[in-house]
Amino acid sequence: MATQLKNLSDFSGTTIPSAAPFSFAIIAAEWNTEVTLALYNGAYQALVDNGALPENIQAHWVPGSFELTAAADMVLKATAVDAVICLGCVIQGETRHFDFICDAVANGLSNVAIKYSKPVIFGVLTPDNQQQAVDRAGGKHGNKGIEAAVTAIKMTALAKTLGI
Ligand SMILES: Nc1c(NC[C@H](O)[C@H](O)[C@H](O)CO)[nH]c(=O)[nH]c1=O
Ligand SMILES: CC(=O)[C@@H](O)COP(=O)(O)O
Repeated sequence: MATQLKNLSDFSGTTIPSAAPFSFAIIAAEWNTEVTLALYNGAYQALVDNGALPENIQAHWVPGSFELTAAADMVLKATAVDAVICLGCVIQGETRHFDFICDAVANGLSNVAIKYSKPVIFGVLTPDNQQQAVDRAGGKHGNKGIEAAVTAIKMTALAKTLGI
């Protein structure tokens, strides 16, 4: 398994641009709040640890991961943020609802990023069970929120280099 015995949030030895010039929106889903709050805290702290100014980080909470796409579109339409970090946790249930949510969010966020030519980061856990979620929200496999924040910084730096 790709993540076996790996902390996917270990960026030691890598170069991360300063986030000081950039502005961010973090949008998190309320479903599985104990997980998504850990993702949010990881993302926020990773932004600040890499130089982002607290006043340049806005936060929004939506009911569920399915709403992340619409919220990202609203934020980019209404504000001038450089990047949007979307955080959620969709845990497999008894039906195919999981599949529809995950597919809709993954495809939807990609479309919003292309629509606005802005980084829209997919920081949504899609685990089979609660333990897999906890392991990726500050557990043995790291924190997907940290990974999402670092990705937002790197993609924003790319956009600025390209003059976007
Ligand atoms: N089961 C999970 C959901 N379901 C709710 C949807 O995201 C959405 O809010 C609803 O279908 C109304 O549009 N959301 C999660 O984020 N995680 C889940 O495990
Ligand atoms: C993953 C979900 O959408 C959650 O509502 C559980 O779904 P299910 O009704 O398939 O157990």
